[in-house]
Amino acid sequence: MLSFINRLYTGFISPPESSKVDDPVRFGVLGASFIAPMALILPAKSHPEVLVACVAARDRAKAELYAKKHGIPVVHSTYEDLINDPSISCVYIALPNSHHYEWALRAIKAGKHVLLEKPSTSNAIEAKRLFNHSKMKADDAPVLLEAFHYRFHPAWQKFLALIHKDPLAGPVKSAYSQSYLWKGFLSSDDIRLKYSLSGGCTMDFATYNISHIRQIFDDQHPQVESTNFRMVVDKGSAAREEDSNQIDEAVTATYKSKSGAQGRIVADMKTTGGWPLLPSSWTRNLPSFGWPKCVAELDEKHIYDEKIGERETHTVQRTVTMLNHLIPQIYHCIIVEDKHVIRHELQVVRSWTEKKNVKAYDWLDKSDGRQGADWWTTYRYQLEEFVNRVKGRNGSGVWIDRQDSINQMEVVDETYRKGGLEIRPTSALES
Ligand SMILES: NC(=O)C1=CN([C@@H]2O[C@H](COP(=O)(O)OP(=O)(O)OC[C@H]3O[C@@H](n4cnc5c(N)ncnc54)[C@H](OP(=O)(O)O)[C@@H]3O)[C@@H](O)[C@H]2O)C=CC1
Ligand SMILES: O=C1OC[C@@H](O)[C@H](O)[C@H]1O
Repeated sequence: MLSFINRLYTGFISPPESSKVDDPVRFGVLGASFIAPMALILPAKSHPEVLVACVAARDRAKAELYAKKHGIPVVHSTYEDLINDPSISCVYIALPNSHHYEWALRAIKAGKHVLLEKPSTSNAIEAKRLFNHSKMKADDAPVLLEAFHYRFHPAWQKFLALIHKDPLAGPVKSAYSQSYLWKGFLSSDDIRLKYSLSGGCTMDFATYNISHIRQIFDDQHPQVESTNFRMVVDKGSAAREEDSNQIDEAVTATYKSKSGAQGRIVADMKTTGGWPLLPSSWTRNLPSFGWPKCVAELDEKHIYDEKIGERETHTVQRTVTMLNHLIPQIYHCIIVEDKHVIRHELQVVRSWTEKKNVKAYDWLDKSDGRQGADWWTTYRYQLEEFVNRVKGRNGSGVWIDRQDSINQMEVVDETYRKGGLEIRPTSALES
């Protein structure tokens, strides 16, 4: 309990402020967004090589208030002014999804490195234009990272290693991923509920689930088998017809990997019902909570066992479940269940199950340039790797490359198409 409180307090409220090196990486923040304090401003405080130098919002007065609140020294009147500020080398973009492509492209053209919120763009057309831009292929190409923060946390990497790099792990048979946001979390005029801003649950929450399935499968481009949406029904003041026709507030979809593994995602931005102990008729309209959860079920694997007889076999069938991959620094749990079977020819002679709970708040092995602490948030781990790339260092080796982000958007688009919805609108800005 004490370590939980310590991780929560140190990571999210009061990280130790480090003194800065002489030439820190200077960031500009586009938009006075909700997520920037958690995703960049707070993590920067404990990073000796990072300074959040300026912010711009559409309304200067708003930017000034934001800057004051978060201790950002300089305010720019426009986004354009910020990306042209010669004193910064990096831009953090947490704008509506519809604006990601345009501002990332402008920033890259202005010679800046870009930390770009997920999903990287509105669709795969934009993703290809952005990530395959000639500037991105130059020798001195800027760093451009889609901010899938959770991927940088040791817990997610441990989960993947237990599936893909463990002597007891067989081939992946099925993958499941769920994300639930409780009803009431989003207001009716939230950017996620607007088609013109490239909103929708598949773009927002489910983009995580799609990326989970792709990694559990170790298949960049699984096939979408089916998609079912629950569409927005409670139109708010700002809702337009296209929003109710095109905005999914929840999605379930199934996928198949090249090797034949089955995948399923469930994501809901307005979760209700399912309260324990109470009749469902009482709670079906009440907000409810569900852990972010991923499950990988693996096929049986034959393992070497010196203790068994010549005509006997020893197999293991593993299932790995991860709870809370989204905010693992507060608490997470990786449950590994190994079902062992010894057979004499085809006859089962012995079987047993071994279960263990694994945690990874920090890297176990820091010998190869990995940095961390148990209170580091996913965003802090992500910032570490972003800066490592800017400085030309390898760091932990965890990274999301350009093709990965393009493939991710292709699977998002195909998930929409399979369910009969439009892909999100493409920007008129040519590359
Ligand atoms: N990594 C993570 O954990 C999370 C990532 N995200 C991602 O970050 C991005 C921003 O999300 P979030 O911070 O929740 O959103 P907010 O609505 O809080 O912020 C979006 C910002 O976009 C700017 N903006 C520019 N044009 C528009 C417009 N036409 N309508 C509305 N806003 C506009 C606003 O900036 P201004 O201040 O200039 O008015 C606003 O501050 C999204 O892409 C989302 O997917 C979101 C939450 C968590
Ligand atoms: O982490 C998140 O949680 C809430 C979502 O709506 C948001 O966009 C996402 O990144």
